[in-house]
Amino acid sequence: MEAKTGKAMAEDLKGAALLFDLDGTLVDTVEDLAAAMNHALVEAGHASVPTSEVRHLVGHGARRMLMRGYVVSAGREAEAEELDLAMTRFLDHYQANIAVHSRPFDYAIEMIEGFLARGARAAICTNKREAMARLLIETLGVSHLFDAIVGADTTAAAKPDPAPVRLCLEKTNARRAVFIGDSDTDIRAAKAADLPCFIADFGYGPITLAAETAGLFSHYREASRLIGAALRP
Ligand SMILES: O=C(O)COP(=O)(O)O
Ligand SMILES: [Mg+2]
Repeated sequence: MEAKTGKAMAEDLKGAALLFDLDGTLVDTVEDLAAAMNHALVEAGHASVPTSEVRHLVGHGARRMLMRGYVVSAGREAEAEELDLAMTRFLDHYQANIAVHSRPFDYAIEMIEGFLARGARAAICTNKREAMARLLIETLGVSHLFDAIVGADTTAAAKPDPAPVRLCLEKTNARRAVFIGDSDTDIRAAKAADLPCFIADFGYGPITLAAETAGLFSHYREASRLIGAALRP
């Protein structure tokens, strides 16, 4: 059998796309999220919440995170005006300190570069606001890897609705795709869009729907094998 030419190898994943959740999946953001949330809570006269607890509050957007953080910190729900003020303080602080500690998880970028070199495309599908997601990805210097960055406010509904997932599929011209996430929200959104979902078990969770995924992984080297097999034509 003839050896494959470089070009044939380079294009074996043409038409395939990798759609990534952001917080807890592609980038370990919890320390910077916790710092911004605690800035807002402390400014309002409340106690800060430990990072180990904040990680369980991520995944449904900043407003939900602050709402839940307020209950943990103040022992009661925030009034609407308190929440609005906390949200403004959170966003100001987060915007100015978005990647102090946040870094991509080990081997995630190398894996994406490898798949892109074979003709695949990548996109981000997050419940962060689009502007925050863009700022984070640009600050980390990896925006050239992604054909689309879709946030909670990009489409009419956020994950677990399939609309943001479908928009990513459109923007990447995908004929086949996989979703990579870290929570039930991702599993639901992927399922609603008919995509296989791989889950990072080191993310922020919660994962109660593991049985409905295509597989869990503990490191991106392992993810690379799983995703490569799933995307093969
Ligand atoms: O809750 C958020 O702000 C975003 O979370 P996600 O990137 O995991 O969707
Ligand atoms: Mg996540």
